[in-house]
Amino acid sequence: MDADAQKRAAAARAVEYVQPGMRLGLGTGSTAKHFVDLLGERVRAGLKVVGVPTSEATFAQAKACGIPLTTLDETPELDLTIDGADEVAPDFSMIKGGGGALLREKIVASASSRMVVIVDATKWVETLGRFALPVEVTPFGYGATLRAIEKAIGTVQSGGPLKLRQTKDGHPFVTDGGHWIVDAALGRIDDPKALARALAAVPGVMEHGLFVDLASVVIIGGPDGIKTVERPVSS
Ligand SMILES: O=C(CO)[C@H](O)[C@H](O)COP(=O)(O)O
Repeated sequence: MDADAQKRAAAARAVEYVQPGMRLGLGTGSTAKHFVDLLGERVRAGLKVVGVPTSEATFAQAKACGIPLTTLDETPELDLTIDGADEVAPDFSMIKGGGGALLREKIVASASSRMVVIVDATKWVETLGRFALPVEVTPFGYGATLRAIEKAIGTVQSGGPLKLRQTKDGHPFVTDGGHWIVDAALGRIDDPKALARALAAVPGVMEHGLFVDLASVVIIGGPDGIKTVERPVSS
């Protein structure tokens, strides 16, 4: 199985967590796209659910698939969110935001009773940080915010290059919320909770891609099949 087939297999397993009547958070990215696709098949076969998309891209896909949609204003509490991730560590801390949807993804996951994460085997890592950590910032005061992010990281661990995410034509990548993304190449993140706290305290940072204490189940699609890991009970 190639990586895409592994993602689809993980997404197919995640569909089994969906029960009739559920209010669902719908993730963003190539893995979540498989999930939305498969969920759409179930909906067209009669399954009754309602979904809150985490991005404009997922909104368009879910709508095209015929999945009934709502918002967190109409439906502030969700039963289950299914989303991908860029890295997941054994303590279930994660890096998200490779697709630039981290702010909406975190709001939607936080409004959900459960979050099921679907990944291919390359995303399951011993320590977070090989994937550059996305930090979403408001464009106003960008230079000052960048310095403050650097300092905040320095209070917790050694830093690394910070890079403004750009489109192919050299313009800043703009999120669905109208913000920019700084990718922090840290190499390793030994204390995700401490780093999350430090970054959240920086004015101008709208959200960061460290998701801690949110996922309850991780479904990993590997070359030899699917593995489901339940969140370890925290001490
Ligand atoms: O956080 C995300 C988007 O903001 C995605 O879930 C993450 O980037 C994984 O994407 P993919 O499934 O395409 O590998």
